[in-house]
Amino acid sequence: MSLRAIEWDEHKETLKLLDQRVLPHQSNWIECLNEEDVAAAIAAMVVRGAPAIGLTAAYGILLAAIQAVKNHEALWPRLKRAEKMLIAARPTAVHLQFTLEEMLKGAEQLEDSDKTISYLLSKVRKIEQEDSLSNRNIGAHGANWLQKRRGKQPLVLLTHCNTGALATADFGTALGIIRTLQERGSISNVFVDETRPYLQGARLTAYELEAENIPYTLITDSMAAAAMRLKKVDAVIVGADRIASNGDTANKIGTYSLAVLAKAHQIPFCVAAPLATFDWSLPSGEKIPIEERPAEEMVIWNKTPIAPQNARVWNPAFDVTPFEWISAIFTEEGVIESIADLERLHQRNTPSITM
Ligand SMILES: CSC[C@H]1O[C@H](OP(=O)(O)O)[C@H](O)[C@@H]1O
Repeated sequence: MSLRAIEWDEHKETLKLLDQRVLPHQSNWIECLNEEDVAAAIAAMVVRGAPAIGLTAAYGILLAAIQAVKNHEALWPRLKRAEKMLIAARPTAVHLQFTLEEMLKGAEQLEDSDKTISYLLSKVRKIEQEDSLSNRNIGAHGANWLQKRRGKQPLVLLTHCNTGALATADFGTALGIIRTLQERGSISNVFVDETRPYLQGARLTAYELEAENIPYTLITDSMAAAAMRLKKVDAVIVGADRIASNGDTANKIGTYSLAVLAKAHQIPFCVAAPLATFDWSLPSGEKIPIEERPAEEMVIWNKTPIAPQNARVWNPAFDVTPFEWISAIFTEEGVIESIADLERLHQRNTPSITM
């Protein structure tokens, strides 16, 4: 079982989150008592990673229901207020919206009772189990695709940000493929982009790979091109926060440049994402909301300013990679390599398996 960052305490009926802002050198857990605590933890990136914040928000709805029952409050209005608060915590990852919709589906008729609590808890558990299963299926489809194209030789991969157990219910998406290849003895090395400014790569991905003895080499984001040219990178593999219906993909800032670099070096650029990442309401990536984070997160490191105090800063947390730059999208139900695959997925909500 890989690392877990989200734990439900059944006795205290509280949510515990591993504070990812202080990993890898400190292992602090933060306890959430209500939906406000959960929204604040998501906004502050205590917990981060598209599927992980979706799951955490689902627990936020459960906590709101528990508080409503305890205080004999009207349940539905509290759940609707909680939904509004949680969806506003971070705008880009579509999982937040989908898990909240899932949690509130059918909840309007619920009376404020313990029965409601166990009903909502079973829903959260289902979201958690589905994410975990999806990640293992993504792992298999992605590993099969990469091995099919690169033969049985162990692979040299490059990844960006963190898409592992810390970003999901467990196991990970792009990192789930890396874990699957490791289980098959097919990883030679993983180049890990540090991923400025939040350093998800250096602090979180390196932490996960180190814990499981998966061979990796940490690089700065600006080294990715040289690594592709000089270090025989076989493929780039990243996660996703929101995918539009034409395949345009929003992911951590720096992803788009990796896609351009991969094309220039004739290296496959692959995205790993569960079906919950697809936002069919968007015809293309232009309309994906891109979160901008506080300037301090970019110009202050360890309480030390690394830029002039009045420096003007642009700090988008994500960028959008047009589908034309993407070789394959690995989902739990198969591989998407073309617009036709996307259209079939959209019609049937399951992609054509092109394995
Ligand atoms: C499993 S996908 C995780 C996805 O979320 C990350 O963003 P953040 O750390 O800001 O939540 C990054 O875009 C990853 O690809």
